[in-house]
Amino acid sequence: MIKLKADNLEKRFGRKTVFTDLSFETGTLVLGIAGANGSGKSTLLKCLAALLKPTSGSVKWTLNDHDIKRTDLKNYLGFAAPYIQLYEELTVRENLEFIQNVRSLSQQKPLSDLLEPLGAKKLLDNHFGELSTGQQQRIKLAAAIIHNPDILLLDEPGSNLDEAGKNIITSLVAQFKNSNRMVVIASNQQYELDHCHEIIELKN
Ligand SMILES: Nc1ncnc2c1ncn2[C@@H]1O[C@H](COP(=O)(O)OP(=O)(O)OP(=O)(O)O)[C@@H](O)[C@H]1O
Repeated sequence: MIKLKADNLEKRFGRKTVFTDLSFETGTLVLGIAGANGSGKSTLLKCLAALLKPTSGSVKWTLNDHDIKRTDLKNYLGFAAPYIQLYEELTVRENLEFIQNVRSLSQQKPLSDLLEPLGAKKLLDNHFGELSTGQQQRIKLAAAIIHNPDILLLDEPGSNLDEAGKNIITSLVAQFKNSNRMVVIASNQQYELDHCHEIIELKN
């Protein structure tokens, strides 16, 4: 079971304080981070993913009561967000093979099996840069779950997705929940937050 504990988190950029005194502890399977534009949702997600260091305070992830070390977190966590980019000049296949190699995935799932449920199998040989925003988003989701993570962080997962794409997010969230893995969704869209069992609301 995955648990997350944030203790007195503060993040400042220069003189701007994004959040301060933020503490929560949860083992919920679908956690929401809500708040208006600029309230710090993406900043908090990046702190949870150890992509940003908090100014003070700490983030602790545990799996079955064992701490996950900051340096190991990338093996347990997948992250899909508008600001996480893939190589535009490479095909989808080349991008995903690159990630498989960097992650030293020994048992490589065929890429078509990974893309099929995301409705993106036919895009394998397209250059990433020539895809639409919604198609790119599906490939970014594939890249986030390629190593079968225990934790999935999603920043505004439904933006740019059509109805079929939104249904894919719904089934992905259900798949994680049903296998006792955790999803964290940052959004200001109610229909995305409807998936969540617990919500952390950030204030401007
Ligand atoms: N690298 C950075 N340097 C300086 N300020 C930053 C940086 N990243 C974020 N900020 C500021 O931190 C605040 C929170 O930004 P953040 O992107 O986390 O908000 P958000 O809630 O995700 O917004 P949105 O709903 O618009 O995506 C904003 O005022 C933003 O300008």
